[in-house]
Amino acid sequence: MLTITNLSKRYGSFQALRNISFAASEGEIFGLLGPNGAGKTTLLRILATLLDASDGTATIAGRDIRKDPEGVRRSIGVVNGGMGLYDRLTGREILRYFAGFYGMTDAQTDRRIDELDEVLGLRETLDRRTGEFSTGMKQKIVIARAVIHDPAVLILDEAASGLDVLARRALLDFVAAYRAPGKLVLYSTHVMAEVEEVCDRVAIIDHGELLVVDAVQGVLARTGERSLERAFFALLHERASSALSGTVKA
Ligand SMILES: Nc1ncnc2c1ncn2[C@@H]1O[C@H](COP(=O)(O)OP(=O)(O)OP(=O)(O)O)[C@@H](O)[C@H]1O
Repeated sequence: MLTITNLSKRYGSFQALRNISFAASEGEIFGLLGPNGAGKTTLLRILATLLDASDGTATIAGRDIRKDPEGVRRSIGVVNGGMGLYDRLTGREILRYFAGFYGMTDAQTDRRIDELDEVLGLRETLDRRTGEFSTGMKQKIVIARAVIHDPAVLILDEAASGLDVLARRALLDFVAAYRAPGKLVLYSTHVMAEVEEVCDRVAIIDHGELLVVDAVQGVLARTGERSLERAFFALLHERASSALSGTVKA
């Protein structure tokens, strides 16, 4: 469902990603974990075809990000923490507007809205202008907008940041419910508890390098730690120590 091959990104002389390779399968909720500045957003923006890679490539739902960016965009939905809603439009108008980009008619969109209402509880948002929404209501429309075309791959980048406990719960429940044959969720965060709760496997990146790809339990077993947070620190510490000894040796 997702294959990343030797992906690198340079911003000028700064190497933000170095030779990243891993794969994720349908039916998975796959976590992307790393400290601030690790390169998570850069990686997700490349996968979403919003940014060009410097080297390497990736395929999403069988489509190459370089050769078929349009096809990739039709196969993905992205929630990135930004809201970007038009204050004067109602929830339904926004969803119809975005569904139009995917060639969906209003009747098709309304059927999809009914499906999404079952899992997200959209009723109170549909006929009111988004300018009057609470943050939680806005978040529901942002999620519904991302999946209005029923994408195979859902990408979330720090999607829970700034949400209160109820809105965060609704998001995590939605993510868990998206786990299905033919679907993949890529969930990027630096909040360990979110990864522990919803992710099947996780890739940990630091300073643009991939440290490990494993099941959450596998990451704990590798490090001998009981919590993902402690395992995460152990892996970062190990990397920093080996980088330092490499410098000393050189
Ligand atoms: N347009 C840019 N030009 C130069 N450097 C950039 C640019 N965008 C990101 N970077 C740098 O690339 C590195 C990775 O940034 P990125 O936003 O991908 O990290 P992140 O893991 O998402 O971090 P955070 O958790 O803080 O959002 C950082 O050092 C950042 O300063």
